[in-house]
Amino acid sequence: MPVQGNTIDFDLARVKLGQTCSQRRRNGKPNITLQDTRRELTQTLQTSLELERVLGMFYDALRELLYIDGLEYRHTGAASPILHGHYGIHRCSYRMSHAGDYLGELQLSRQTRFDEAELVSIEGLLATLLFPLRNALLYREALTCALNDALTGAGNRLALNQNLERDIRSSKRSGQPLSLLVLDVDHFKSVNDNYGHAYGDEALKAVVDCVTATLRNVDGLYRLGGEEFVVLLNNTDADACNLVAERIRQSIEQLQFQIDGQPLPMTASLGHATLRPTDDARSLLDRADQRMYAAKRNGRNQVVGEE
Ligand SMILES: Nc1nc2c(ncn2[C@@H]2O[C@H](COP(=O)(O)OP(=O)(O)OP(=O)(O)O)[C@@H](O)[C@H]2O)c(=O)[nH]1
Repeated sequence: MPVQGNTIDFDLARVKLGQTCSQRRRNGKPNITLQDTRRELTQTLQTSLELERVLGMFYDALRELLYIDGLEYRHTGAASPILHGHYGIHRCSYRMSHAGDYLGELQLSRQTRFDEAELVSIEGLLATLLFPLRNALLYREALTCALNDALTGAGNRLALNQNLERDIRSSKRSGQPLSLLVLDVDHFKSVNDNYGHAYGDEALKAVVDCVTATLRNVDGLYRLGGEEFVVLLNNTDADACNLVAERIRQSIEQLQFQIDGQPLPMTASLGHATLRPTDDARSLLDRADQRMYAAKRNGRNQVVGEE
């Protein structure tokens, strides 16, 4: 697939404010110049900090100026690329950076080759994207830090509070079931005591990876603190929640976590509860928590749920 590769360092870009490159709109509307588009876009891009929205506005403006079929944005920190439009045969790509900071990779594509004048226009417009893109990336990073546990990457207590309140409202409105499970790693103190805190941290990360692998993308995993976690399961009744809890219990039991090549068996105790009409976040969490403690009392490595 033909790709015209470019690296754009915004400090060095060949962008000149007085550029006169003008293109005709594809749909027969009057001529629009690069300067017009830059002026409008500079204002429009300031209206959002959402990465996807910023890129969408940039894509729309670019399409006013040039024929483009699709825009794809990738960043090493994001799991999946952002796509506006669709892919074409010919692509031109930009690796973007500013003052040494990596800002991601942008690829534009269409069915015909890009000529030199068009590439200059694209670069001219890319300059307007610099600060909005950098701000959107910083905003995303700040949100991630505010809502995720730094050690394991699971959601933190603040994220759980926010999402649990939202999911309870939505479940009560829609009538769809909502279940929640509390998971506590068994005898975790002995991991720290026998192998040290650093290995304990690795063991916690391994548990989180293991639980994440058994969940659907829509399910949320949160760290309540220490070695205690919560899984929020939307559209899930008590029977389905019990199946999920049992699957998690088994996968932790089979984890085969190793310390210095030596296997370290791990297990967890789980309690779950399903939303009742009279429940609020506190009572739902408390019920699941009490059942988790019942699982501990019953001998650990087991699930206790609705009667
Ligand atoms: N490595 C590590 N340990 C932690 C972290 N947070 C809490 N802990 C440890 O987790 C252990 C929890 O111990 P306990 O609450 O006594 O429970 P337990 O040993 O898991 O025993 P049961 O829950 O009764 O099965 C303590 O030793 C805490 O120091 C952490 O972020 N990293």
